[in-house]
Amino acid sequence: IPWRSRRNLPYPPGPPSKNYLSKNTSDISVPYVWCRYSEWAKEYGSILYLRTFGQQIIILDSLEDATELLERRSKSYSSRPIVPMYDLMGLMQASVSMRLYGEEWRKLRRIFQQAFKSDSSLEYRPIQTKKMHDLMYGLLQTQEDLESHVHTYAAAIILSVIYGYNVALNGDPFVKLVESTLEAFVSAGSPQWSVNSLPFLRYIPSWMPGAGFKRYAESMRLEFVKQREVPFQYATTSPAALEGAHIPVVPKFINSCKSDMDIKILMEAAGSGYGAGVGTTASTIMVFLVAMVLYPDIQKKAQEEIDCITKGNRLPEYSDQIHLPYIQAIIREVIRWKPIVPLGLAHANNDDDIYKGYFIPKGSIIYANIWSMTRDPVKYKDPEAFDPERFLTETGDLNDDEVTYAFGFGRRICPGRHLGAASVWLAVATILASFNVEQKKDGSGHLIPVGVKFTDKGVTSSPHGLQCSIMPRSERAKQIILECRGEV
Ligand code: HEM
Repeated sequence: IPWRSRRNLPYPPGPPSKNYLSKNTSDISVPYVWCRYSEWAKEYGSILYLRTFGQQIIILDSLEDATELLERRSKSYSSRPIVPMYDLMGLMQASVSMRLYGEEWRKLRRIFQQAFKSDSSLEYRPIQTKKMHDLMYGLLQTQEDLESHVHTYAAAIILSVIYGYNVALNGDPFVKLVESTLEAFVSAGSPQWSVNSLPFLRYIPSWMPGAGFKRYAESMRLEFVKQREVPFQYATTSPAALEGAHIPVVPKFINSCKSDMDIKILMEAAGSGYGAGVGTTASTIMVFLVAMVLYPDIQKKAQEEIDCITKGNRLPEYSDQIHLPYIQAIIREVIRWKPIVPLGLAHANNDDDIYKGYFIPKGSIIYANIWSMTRDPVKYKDPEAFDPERFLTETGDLNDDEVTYAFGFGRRICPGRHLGAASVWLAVATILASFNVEQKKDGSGHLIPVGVKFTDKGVTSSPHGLQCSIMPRSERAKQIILECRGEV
């Protein structure tokens, strides 16, 4: 944009910097920062501009603005900001979700697109079903550590689909390997790391006092390399991966690799699936469990819908999906009620732009405040309440609101959403068919507090510490699970 035409155009409004710059750094890492952004949007307008040391942040509070900039103008708005901590960990050149917009990202995205587009994702349903049976069996064995059961389910699907690897139900070495980096992956983008707000800090030598972040980043960089290489090696050499009924993503795509660079890209695409796909799927299922404990009437209604179809004699299957609108409405409400990536992933724009009379400088860090969109009072009455009915028409059919915006925008929209949504659907329908999820009682029959906390580490917000009882609905329900596993 020529200097002349942007002259006199203001930046979008925003709070004075003293409201968000703390004493030492440009720290805007207040808890649940998306709520703060949302309050500011009410005060200053739906496009917010925050200026911190050397960084300009734009926050889009409404779906309309996010759709216009991140989708319709996505040619300019599809890059990612350079986050020093990710860069030091080597992730800016090793993870689809961090890559800057460009040729490498396009190649990576193409692999994802082919492997996980809507109809390709259908291929993975037998794997999802098998892993669901494992989850059900696990829940029959022990209700302790529910989070770990759910996490294993999500990890088992991704590792099998991508690498053809079958996880052990407890303490699997591959799961441990990839988990070792997950915390770093999720939190590296956070302003809790001073270097993210003061990028020049990255140049201080690692041995210096105060450079602990550099030593940490280096150790994580090596872990990330191992995490990509070890499962990849397995997928390309192990007979178990190469000779199963399903050909996993890595062996399937390796034949079209023509150079070492192509192999590196495939390894990166494969590795990105785990980091981006496991925690998100598992957290969504955990939010569903929280909702079921808090809203027993909704749970009962959902169970009745499923019983009508299965007659209590089998587990629900994917082919039942279209006959179960209430289950689908519950899932949409889970995604809306507690969006697990409340600010999405930051986009960055490669060009200056003008929007609604404001100047948007290139290189801005752009967040879509998904959390705020899920609280749109016009669309969602009483937004804090968990109410699946808001996604149903008067005749009980699903309406058009699929809450797709919770999966991001434009060219960067989550490429794993079909796989993720199918894993979540199966978990939700099967748990409802087989178990009652209720508030736990102590020895003397008193209700134990639900105890759940939503963390806000880095870019995700996920529920932890849920205390609940999850018991088979009947002897028959238990027997069906055992039959599916071939145990009876
Ligand atoms: C089920 C719950 C899931 C949710 C809520 C979710 C949400 C998101 C969001 C909000 C983004 C950012 C999009 C943007 O920048 O505008 C994203 C990106 C991404 N997701 Fe997901 N996701 C889920 C599951 C998955 C799964 C199962 C996979 C892998 C198979 C996956 C792989 C990715 C990748 C690779 C990216 C980065 C895309 C890019 O930068 O081009 N996600 N996801």
